[in-house]
Amino acid sequence: MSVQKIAVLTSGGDSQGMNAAVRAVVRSGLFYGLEVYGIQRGYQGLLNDDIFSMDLRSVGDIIQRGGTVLQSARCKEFMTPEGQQKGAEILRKRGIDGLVVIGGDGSYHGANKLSKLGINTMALLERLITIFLSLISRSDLILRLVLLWMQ
Ligand SMILES: Nc1ncnc2c1ncn2[C@@H]1O[C@H](COP(=O)(O)OP(=O)(O)OP(=O)(O)O)[C@@H](O)[C@H]1O
Ligand SMILES: O=P(O)(O)OC[C@H]1O[C@](O)(CO)[C@@H](O)[C@@H]1O
Repeated sequence: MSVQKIAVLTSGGDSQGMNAAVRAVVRSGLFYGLEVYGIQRGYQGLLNDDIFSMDLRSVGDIIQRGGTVLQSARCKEFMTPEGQQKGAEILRKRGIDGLVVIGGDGSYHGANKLSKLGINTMALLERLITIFLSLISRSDLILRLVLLWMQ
């Protein structure tokens, strides 16, 4: 059965690019006809069932802002097998069949644990987002230099 409801969370230390990633996940998900949910404060929010429906406007005007509109957290309880089981059950109870995790290595390991419990997960790593953004800003710099040279 294909994925119909997805959720997105940001986890660990907040970083530049997280809002852009959240926006991309929400808008792409909606474009492909999925129901999209946001989870506040990372795995802690998941365990608190702090989950809400997101639409196109939920991520409007955030791409230029630092931090993360979903807020981030570190969660000790989620490090335990019981915590991971609880997280998987909350997602299942809500019928959420895909989870996108935006964070660093630790968050990726957490996503892996959920995946072993049968939840489809995708982890977007901060480091890759940062590299991607730095490539964009460098190409922007090159474009500016070319424009300057043409004048
Ligand atoms: N091995 C693990 N198993 C399950 N969950 C984990 C594991 N490692 C980390 N997590 C979960 O992910 C959260 C964030 O991890 P961590 O604090 O290592 O940040 P990170 O994702 O590596 O980001 P940063 O780069 O900002 O440190 C932890 O608080 C915990 O809830
Ligand atoms: O929702 P997005 O794609 O971030 O765009 C937000 C921008 O679009 C507008 O709503 C209309 O151009 C601006 O006021 C705002 O800065």
